[in-house]
Amino acid sequence: MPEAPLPKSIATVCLSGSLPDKLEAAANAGFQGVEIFEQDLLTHDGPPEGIRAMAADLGIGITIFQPFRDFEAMPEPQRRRNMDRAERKFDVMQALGTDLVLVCSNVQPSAMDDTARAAADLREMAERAAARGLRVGYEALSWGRHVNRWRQAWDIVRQADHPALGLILDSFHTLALGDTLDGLAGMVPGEKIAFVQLADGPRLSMDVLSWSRHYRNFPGQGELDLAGFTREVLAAGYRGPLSLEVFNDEFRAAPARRIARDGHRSLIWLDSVLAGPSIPAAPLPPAPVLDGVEFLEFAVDEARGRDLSDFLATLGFRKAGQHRSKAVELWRQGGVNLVLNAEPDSAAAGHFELHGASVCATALRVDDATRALARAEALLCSSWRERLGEGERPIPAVRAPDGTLIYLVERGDQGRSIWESDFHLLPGAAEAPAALERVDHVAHALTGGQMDGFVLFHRSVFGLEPNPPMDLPDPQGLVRSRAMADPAGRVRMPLNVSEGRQTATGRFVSAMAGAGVHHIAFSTPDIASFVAGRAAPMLTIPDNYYEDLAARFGLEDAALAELERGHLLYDRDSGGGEFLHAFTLSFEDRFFFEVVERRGGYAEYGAANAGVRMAAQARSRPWSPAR
Ligand SMILES: O=C(O)c1ccc(O)c(O)c1
Ligand SMILES: [Mg+2]
Repeated sequence: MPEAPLPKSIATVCLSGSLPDKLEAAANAGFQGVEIFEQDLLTHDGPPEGIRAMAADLGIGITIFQPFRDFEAMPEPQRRRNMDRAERKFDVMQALGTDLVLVCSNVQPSAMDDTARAAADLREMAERAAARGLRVGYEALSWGRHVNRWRQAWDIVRQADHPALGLILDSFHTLALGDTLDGLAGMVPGEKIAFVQLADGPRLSMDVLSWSRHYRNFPGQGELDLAGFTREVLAAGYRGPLSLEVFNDEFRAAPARRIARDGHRSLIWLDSVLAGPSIPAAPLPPAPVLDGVEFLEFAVDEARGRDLSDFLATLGFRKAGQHRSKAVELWRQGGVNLVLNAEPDSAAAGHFELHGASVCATALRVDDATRALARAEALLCSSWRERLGEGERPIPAVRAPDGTLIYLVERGDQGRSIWESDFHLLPGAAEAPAALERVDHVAHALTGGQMDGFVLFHRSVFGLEPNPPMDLPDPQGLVRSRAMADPAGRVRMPLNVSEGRQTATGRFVSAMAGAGVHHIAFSTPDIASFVAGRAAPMLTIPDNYYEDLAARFGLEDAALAELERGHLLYDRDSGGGEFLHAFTLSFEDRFFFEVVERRGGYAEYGAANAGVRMAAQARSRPWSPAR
C-alpha cells in the first residue's frame, strides 16, 4: 500500500475555457498533473512546445496525451495509416513533453473482432513508441465495438506483451457497466497499469455513451463506488497518478477555477475515505460529529428586521436577547435560535446588499470546532472570522459554496455560552405548549450547475451523505432534489435545483439573485396543537388532497379531519413511520418555514407532498405584515 497519496491529475476536458485557462485553473487548484485532451490542443492557437513551457512554468506535469482513437484491429489500408498517425502523434507528445498516450478501444464498425490482431497492432505501436522513449496505454471504452471491459483490454495487453504497453483503467467505464475490479490484484501486476482515470456519475438508465459524455462527475458527487474501485487499483500495486476525467455539460459551462477546486477537493476526500490501517496516509482530520443547528442568521435591514420579527412572532418565537454592541437580535423558541442581523459593516450587511433579506449564516454544533475548521481548510475551503466587539467570543466559520457562512459551534456549556458572552439575554417567558424543539432541516434552492459542488462540499467537509436524486413536480416545471444528512440525522439539508424560472425554486433564486436557504423546517412533538395554537399564516391545502390521503392510507376519520383542519400534509414510510407537516406563507416570496412532526423514526421529507405544496405556493401570495 502507498505511503503517501498518489499524485493528483485532471483532464483538460473537465474544465471550461482555452487550453491556457485550463492549465492555469488546474495548477491554481493544486493539481500536480493534467491530461491533455487532444481537442484542446488542436483548437489551441500555438505550438505544443508553448504548452509544455506553460505547464512547466505553472509547476504542473503533463501526465498523458489522449485519446488516440480507433487504432487496433483495423483492416488494411487503415492499419498502415494508423501506424503513420501514431508516429505523428508521437511527434506531438515529444513536443508536449509527455511520454504516455491513451489509446481507447476501437468503436468503428469496420474494426475486426480479433484479439490477436489487436494485440499485434498495439505491440507494433508500443515498439514504435519505445524507440522514442514513449509508452502506450490501452483503455476499454464501455461502448467499444469489440472491447468494452477492462478484462478484455488486459487480455490484449497481456498478449501484446511489450514493456512499453500497459492497461488504462477508467472507473466510469467499469462501474457504468455494473462491473468491478474484482480480481485485478493477482491478475494485473501494478506496473502494467499505465494510468488510472476517475469519474463518478449519477445512476441513470441510458446508453453508456450518452451517460459518459454528459453526466460524469467527480468522486463523491455521484452514486458509483469510487472508493471500492480505487482501493482495488491500490491493492494491485498501482502507484501512478489518479486522474479525473469528467465529461459534464454543467462543468464545461462553469468557471474553470471553481470546477478545478471541486475536482481537487474530491480527490482529497477520496484519499481520506481510502485511508485506513493498510493505507497509512490520512491527510484529513476526521469529519465533525454534528449535533444539530445551533442557530440560523438572517441578514436584514431595520425595516425587514421588524417585518421578520412580526412573522416569527406569529409562529410563537420571542425576542430572547439583544447583542451587546451590534444591531443583532436573538429570537428563540424551544431549541431553535434565530439571529436577525442588521449591523452595518458586517458579513450580514454585505449579504443583505447582494441578496436582500435572507439567511446569511448557519451555525452547526460540532464536537470540535478547531478540528472541523482544519478539515475544511484542508479541503480547500476558505474560512472567515467576523470583526469582534469587546469581550465577544470568536466563532470560526467556513464559507459555503453559495457565499453564506457556516459557523462551527462546540456543543455543551461552551457552545451555549456564545449567547451569554455576546448578548443581553431577556428573561425567558413561559413557553407556549407544543413549542418547537429544534431545526429539523434547512432546504436550499440552487441555481443550475450548483448541485454537484454543494453535494461534494457538504459530504467532504461535514460528512453529510446524499440520498439518490429525485424529481419533484412544480406546476411551472420540475424541481430536482437531493437530500443530505449526517449519519445520526441531526443535520438535514435538502438541495433543490430547477431549470424552470417560475417554479418555487426558480422564483427563489431570481428573487435572491443566487442560491440560498429556501425554507427552514422546525420540529414539534404535536403539530396539530402547534398549528391550532398559533396565528401563523399557513399555506392552505385543497380538499382533493385529503380525499386522496384517505384513499392511499386508510386513515381514521378523526385523524383525517385533524389533518384537514390544520392544513397538514401527511406521509408514511414502509416501516410505519409517519410525517406530518405544514408550511407558512412565504416571506416576500423569498423563504418560508415548515413545521414537522416525525413519528416512529420517519427519516424522509414528505417528497410525495412536494407537488401539492408547490402548487399551493404558486396560488398563494406572500405574507404581509398587518401594519
Ligand atoms: O468519450 C470518449 O470518447 C472518451 C475518450 C477517452 C477516454 O479516456 C474516455 O474515457 C472516453
Ligand atoms: Mg477514460
